[in-house]
Amino acid sequence: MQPWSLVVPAKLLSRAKTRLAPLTGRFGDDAPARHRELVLAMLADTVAAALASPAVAGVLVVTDDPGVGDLVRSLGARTVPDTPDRGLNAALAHGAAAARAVGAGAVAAMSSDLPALRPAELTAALAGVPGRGFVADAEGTGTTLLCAAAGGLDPRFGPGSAAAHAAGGAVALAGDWPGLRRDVDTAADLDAARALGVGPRTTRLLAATPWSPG
Ligand SMILES: Nc1nc2c(ncn2[C@@H]2O[C@H](COP(=O)(O)OP(=O)(O)OP(=O)(O)O)[C@@H](O)[C@H]2O)c(=O)[nH]1
Ligand SMILES: C=C(OP(=O)(O)O)C(=O)O
Repeated sequence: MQPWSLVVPAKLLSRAKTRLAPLTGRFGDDAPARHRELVLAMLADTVAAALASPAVAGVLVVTDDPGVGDLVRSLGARTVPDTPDRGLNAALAHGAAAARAVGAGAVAAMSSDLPALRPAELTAALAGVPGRGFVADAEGTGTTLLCAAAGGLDPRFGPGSAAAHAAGGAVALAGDWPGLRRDVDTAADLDAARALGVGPRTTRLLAATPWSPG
């Protein structure tokens, strides 16, 4: 199987994952710190699971956040600066170009919020990419992984991105990959990820903190 370079986006933590605010906001003055810890733990489990896949040659995180950068580099990922204020798809295209500039052939963009990701799921998904492919999220409307074995990535993330990626010629990849499809945007998503089993950093954080809503 050809080695894949994975591009993972992570915006400034102070602006990231605002849909988790109903959960983290319950911590009052500690809310910003709790929010940051949760986003970082999920990102770390996602990046560590990706790096553990034998199909993955490297992970490149597109970020301007120093805390994110320190964490993912400690796990073995590389980082490149963001393209500020140009949005997610510009950041991903920038990351893909940076990966190709250092020799990457096959490039994929993956969500940063997949704490239940299993390395074997990613290995299986990447093995089946016909040219350009994508993995739809658990709801079927979004995208958690967009892959280009060669050529441009053409990222179209955002609301309705599964249909947008299909319209752009990427093939929907079929497989039983619940962790790969379970992105966490809300407290309910976090519960669903917990039911699948999250990685060690998210597990430790959830055990140490009363995160459950209500
Ligand atoms: N580098 C980079 N990452 C981004 C950018 N916009 C979104 N992301 C990341 O892309 C991932 C998916 O984005 P969303 O799920 O929409 O995340 P979000 O904007 O943090 O979440 P909400 O505020 O809840 O909408 C998250 O990891 C974000 O940090 C951007 O402009 N640059
Ligand atoms: C950006 C996307 O999703 P979310 O905002 O749910 O992470 C997407 O699915 O393209």
